[in-house]
Amino acid sequence: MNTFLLIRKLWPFVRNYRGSLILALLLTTIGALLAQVTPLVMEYSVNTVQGLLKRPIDNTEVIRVVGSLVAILLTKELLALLVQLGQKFLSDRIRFRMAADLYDFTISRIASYHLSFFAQDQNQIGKLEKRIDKGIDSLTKTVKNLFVDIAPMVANAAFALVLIYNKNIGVGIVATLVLPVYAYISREQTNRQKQIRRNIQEVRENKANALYGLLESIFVVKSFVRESYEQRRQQVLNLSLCEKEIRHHRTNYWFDGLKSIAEQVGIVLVFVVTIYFVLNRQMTVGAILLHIMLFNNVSAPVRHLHRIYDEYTEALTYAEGFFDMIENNSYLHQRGSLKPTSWTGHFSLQNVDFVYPNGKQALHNVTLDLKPGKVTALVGLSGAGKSSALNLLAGFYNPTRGSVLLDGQPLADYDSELVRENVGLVLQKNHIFAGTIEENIRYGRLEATTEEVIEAARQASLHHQVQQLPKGYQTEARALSGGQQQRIAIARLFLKNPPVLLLDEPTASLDAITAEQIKDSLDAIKQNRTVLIISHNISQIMDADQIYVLQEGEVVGQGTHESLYQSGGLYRDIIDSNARTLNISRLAATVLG
Ligand SMILES: Nc1ncnc2c1ncn2[C@@H]1O[C@H](COP(=O)(O)OP(=O)(O)OP(=O)(O)O)[C@@H](O)[C@H]1O
Repeated sequence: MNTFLLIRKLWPFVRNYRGSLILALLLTTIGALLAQVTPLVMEYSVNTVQGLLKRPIDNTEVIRVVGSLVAILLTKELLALLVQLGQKFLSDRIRFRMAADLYDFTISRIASYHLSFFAQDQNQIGKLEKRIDKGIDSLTKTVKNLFVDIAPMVANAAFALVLIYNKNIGVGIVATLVLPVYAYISREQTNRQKQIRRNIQEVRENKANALYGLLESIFVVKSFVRESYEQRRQQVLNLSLCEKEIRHHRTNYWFDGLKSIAEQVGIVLVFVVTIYFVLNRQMTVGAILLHIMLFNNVSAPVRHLHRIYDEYTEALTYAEGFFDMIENNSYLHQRGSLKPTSWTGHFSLQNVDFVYPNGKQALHNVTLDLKPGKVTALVGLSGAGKSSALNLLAGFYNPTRGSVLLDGQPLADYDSELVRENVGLVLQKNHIFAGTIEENIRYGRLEATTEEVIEAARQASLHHQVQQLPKGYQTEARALSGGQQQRIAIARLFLKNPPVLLLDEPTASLDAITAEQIKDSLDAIKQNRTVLIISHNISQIMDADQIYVLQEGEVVGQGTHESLYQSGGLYRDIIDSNARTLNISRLAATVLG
């Protein structure tokens, strides 16, 4: 990424703060002019004191001269302080407000991306978090550097140089000669650091991701007593980052040393040339002080310029990844224009192949129909592709080949939000947010009343247990058992009350009695809705209006429970195996007597 592109990309975020920027630039000019007052006053002081020394001391004149010099210096310092404060307030305002704007924009973009974006290796949660964090931080720093910091420095250096040239062209040329040397060293420094920086960024992202992974899996780590194994894995990343940071800093120290030498050479040259002119009586003694102080006004900003350039090149490195992330239109849900006021809810997959981003083909030429108002079941062994088919029907992924249709039109032609609003999902792993039970259930319909939340919990056979909790619905939802969390997800679905239900193992991790209660509630809600159910529980499969049998990503059977059983094959094997696992004959003897 180059500077022009970066400014173009940042401009929409900077534009809102144009007023503050203009004010900052105005203060900059005033600040740069004020910075030249001290050297001029010093020159005047030395020359005046020299003049006074040549005459008998007149106390009144001394007090008048010293008093007015002190007054000028104090007033200048006071004004400079006010200008600096103004610049700092403005720069903070621009920086933090812009960071908030960038953050808002990033969240709205990322949240709208297709699931396939998050399935990419480089977009694992920890890595994304680091990229967002570092990206926003370095970009806002850049804006501050570009628009707020650089300007005062350049202005200060420019005014100081103009003054030096005005006093004496020879001294001016000497002072200017140091600048290209300085710029060359800074450029070399940055070029050498570029690759190290990229590596550091990559290792930082990996480290953040690894830490995230460790904390997320701490229960498994502890149960397998893998603390030291995990510690070693973290250590490797940590050491690698550490080494790179040390190398980065060491290189910086060398270059900083070189620049310091260049600066000192500059001071000595200015000093020698000025002394030459003073001895030739072409300048007053005060000029020595004036030139050295003015040269300091030139070199000090240039010294900082490197820090800014350094931060700027770091920002360019992060900006690339950051803008790639937030401008990735290929992952945006294509919001189709179809917004029917009513639909029959006839979903289907037509000759669908589906390959995950990592290259794993989960579905081969799958054709299936979810008949409106009917219950369709998907059966198959673990890994057969059932959840993948559901993900395609929910529009979370796009098929690699073939089409997903709703009422005969490609699903992609519909307004995706409208589709998702009308589809209810209960997945194998239901996410429970940090928050209370009430908040988690209300997620199904944000405007629901407390009574409606309680009614949904009742339908999901959860209300009774919540009542027993000391804090009731205000209990932290993540503190509940797996089965209770599953019922929160089901209560959410009841609250949402959508016409299409996609259920992936809705009663997994529930005890038999609760599973039966939920099944009854689901049976009630299933009436006149389009339902797809995936389950290893045969009681939930047998009642389906139609059943599809999936094997290694292919449909190998279709029909009702009876017809599929009669035709044998995988379905029959699954049912027989279920019956044996349940020890049906003994169960029947015990239950039926
Ligand atoms: N996010 C993913 N990335 C890559 N491959 C995946 C992903 N999710 C699933 N797969 C693979 O796709 C295949 C089908 O998986 P899927 O989850 O659809 O099976 P399933 O029939 O639902 O299994 P189960 O009954 O165990 O839930 C499997 O081989 C699985 O490893």
